Amino acid sequence: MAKRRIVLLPGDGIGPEIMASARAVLERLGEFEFEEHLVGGASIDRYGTPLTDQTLAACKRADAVLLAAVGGPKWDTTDPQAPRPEQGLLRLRRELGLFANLRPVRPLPALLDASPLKREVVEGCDLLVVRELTGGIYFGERGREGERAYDTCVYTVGEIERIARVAFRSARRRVTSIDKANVLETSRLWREVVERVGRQEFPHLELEHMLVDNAAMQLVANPRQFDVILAENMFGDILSDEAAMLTGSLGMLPSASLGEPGKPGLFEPVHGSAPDIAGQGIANPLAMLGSVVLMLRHGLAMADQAARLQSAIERALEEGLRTRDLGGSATTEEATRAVLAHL
Ligand SMILES: NC(=O)C1=CN([C@@H]2O[C@H](COP(=O)(O)OP(=O)(O)OC[C@H]3O[C@@H](n4cnc5c(N)ncnc54)[C@H](O)[C@@H]3O)[C@@H](O)[C@H]2O)C=CC1
Ligand SMILES: CC(C)CC(=O)C(=O)O
Ligand SMILES: [Mg+2]
Repeated sequence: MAKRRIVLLPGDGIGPEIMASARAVLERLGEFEFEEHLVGGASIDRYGTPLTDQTLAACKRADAVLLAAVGGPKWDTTDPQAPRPEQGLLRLRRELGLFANLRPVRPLPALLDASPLKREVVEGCDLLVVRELTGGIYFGERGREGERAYDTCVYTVGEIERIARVAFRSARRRVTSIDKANVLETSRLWREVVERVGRQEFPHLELEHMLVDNAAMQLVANPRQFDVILAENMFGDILSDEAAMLTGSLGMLPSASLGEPGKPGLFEPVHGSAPDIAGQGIANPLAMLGSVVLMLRHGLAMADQAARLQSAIERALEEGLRTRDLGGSATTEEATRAVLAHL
């Protein structure tokens, strides 16, 4: 079989540190063809833009794309004309048609005491956030007019239908659809469409609607009630960082961003570039390695290698591996070696 072609986008901050970890485990797991490109702030510094057309074309040709994180204070600006690292990521998601962002939240037995929540609250929790990724307020028209600034949130029926189907197909028993339908018109359309898709196409599954402010509270009070959480772009972004703490740290949560079948997926940790710890070699690489697991399973159809890596991560944690965010002192390199030791 031809070698799978993976585009690696390390990005900024801790990105290159955790990407080195991902590359080391991939090199142990099989033979891949890697192509590495700049994205985000690193690409702005070199090319003046956060995503070049060449990098985008390489991603479109790839079997899968692995991204670490972009952004950082160096590129923070209030100038609306200046290029921003995050624009590169948003354009990549849009151009690859990656409308479905899957964020599994499954606290591992070894880490039940690492969460700030009580063990009895997180134990047995196994939920999936299905976040719409190419619509909503992150992609609407925005601008400034004198003393005013605006961001617009737009959703179409088609966008809601396709992400709702992803959520229902992923559910074992229940979909909890998140919105703010007591205030927002986009949320009322969201609720109406999700309700119809659920009733007509998935009548065997339970569907529940929950307002986003209540959902934020329920996630820490009783997270076991959730199976699949379906949310639009911004609500899903915010709720999934909160949900990460069920697993012990934001540094644990992986994600898969998927589009139409046959097109390359983008696999990326949920967290950002963590500028506060960048360059210190102490970032937790496990969200990145978890994203490699998702890439092997969903992007490259390499289920055996995915299972081997997941099991190596779990065994390393059972043997006591803890980076600083998990209350330990292991460095990124030590964490990588601990996982490699079980591969
Ligand atoms: N997908 C992406 O590329 C994302 C990029 N960002 C960008 O990242 C930059 C920093 O954003 P923040 O709000 O600080 O969010 P962040 O997710 O980078 O960091 C939040 C907190 O979590 C910690 N953290 C995150 N990942 C960690 C890891 N692997 N190991 C240990 N600790 C970890 C950080 O040290 C920090 O204290 C911004 O420029 C933001 O726009 C933010 C989120 C996602
Ligand atoms: C550019 C942002 C939307 C990145 C982010 O926070 C995310 O996707 O979780
Ligand atoms: Mg986020």
